[in-house]
Amino acid sequence: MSFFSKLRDRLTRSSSKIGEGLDDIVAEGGSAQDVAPTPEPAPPTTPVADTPSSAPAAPVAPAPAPAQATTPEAARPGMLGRLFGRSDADEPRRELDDAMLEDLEEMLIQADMGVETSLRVTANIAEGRMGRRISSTELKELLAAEITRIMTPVARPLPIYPKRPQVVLVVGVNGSGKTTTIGKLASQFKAAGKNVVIAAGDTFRAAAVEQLQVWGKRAGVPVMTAPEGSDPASLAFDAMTRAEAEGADLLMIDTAGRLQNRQDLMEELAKIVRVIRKKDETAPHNTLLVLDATTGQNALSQVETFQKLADVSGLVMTKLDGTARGGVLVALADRFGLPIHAIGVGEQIDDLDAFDARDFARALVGLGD
Ligand SMILES: Nc1nc2c(ncn2[C@@H]2O[C@H](COP(=O)(O)OP(=O)(O)OP(=O)(O)O)[C@@H](O)[C@H]2O)c(=O)[nH]1
Repeated sequence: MSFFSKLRDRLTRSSSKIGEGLDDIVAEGGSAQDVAPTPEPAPPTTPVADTPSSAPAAPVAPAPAPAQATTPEAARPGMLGRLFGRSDADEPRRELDDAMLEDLEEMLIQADMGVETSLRVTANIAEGRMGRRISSTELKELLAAEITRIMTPVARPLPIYPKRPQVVLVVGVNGSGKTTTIGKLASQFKAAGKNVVIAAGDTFRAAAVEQLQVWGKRAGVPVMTAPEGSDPASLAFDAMTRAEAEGADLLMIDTAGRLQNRQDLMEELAKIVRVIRKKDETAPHNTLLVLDATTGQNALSQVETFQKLADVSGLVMTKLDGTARGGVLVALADRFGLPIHAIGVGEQIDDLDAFDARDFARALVGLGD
């Protein structure tokens, strides 16, 4: 199953909220089509910006050749073709007016897209289209194009640098999915031929260490641990020594996520960084913040908090399956512009993949590929 199919199948709670929300908005003030639709003007923005963003030199997807971006854009029917060549001619339409825009804004805010982003997206959809009669399919296409435009610049797989070992510090609150994400990434990198070492840096939580060991065993990746309650920075130093000695490509360091005591956590993270810099002053090369999609708007404040605690370089969002709050990823992209390296849609190894803006946007509004 391609990751897009999986994403579409598992993002259903978010996509029904948005997709059905759009259907309802059009149905509310709509009537069956009695006039030919007014031809659509060229959309204000390019729906899919396939041009490379400001991605680092040689990023690679964390998964070995994920089945993404396999359809060349040129091979897809254009928006006009999709809009008017298909059955949406029979769909109810509603005139795009202020009341409809208000409904749209409200629905997007409720879908966790955030107030500012929702207002901007709605304004862009309205631009040049006031007074037109719009079908639900058309509205979904327009919204997907807007979301794709916002998310394309941040859709950047974890960059792989020639530096060995590349040190990836993984931060996030307890339960956000750090351990699982490290396990999945380590498995995928290992399968792609990379030599990976994991350091179980949350030394205060035996369960987290055990879980990492399970993932390590599954992936055939060594997991370095330290006695419960011992200094995570000392473990990080030992892990760095081992990764260097073994010529590892990647060292992934799990960290604690106790936000209850921010000062302690900040000092703990700072000490880990200080210690690994004794070995390599350019480390860590990535600081991944793992966010749980089910927390909705709270994810925004977690980014702010962790930006103060650590030098966050990119995001991974987990648990997009089973939440109606997937829209928060759009708000995150719009507000912070941090790279989104991967998304998680389940608990298995292959339930994490590189983030694709167009796939996500279409799945989120309930459209097919
Ligand atoms: N449904 C779903 N569950 C996930 C996903 N990612 C992680 N989980 C689950 O979320 C729970 C918490 O994940 P962990 O990886 O243990 O989170 P953590 O941040 O390491 O948390 P601590 O171990 O408490 O520090 C586990 O039961 C995971 O299986 C996902 O994408 N989808």
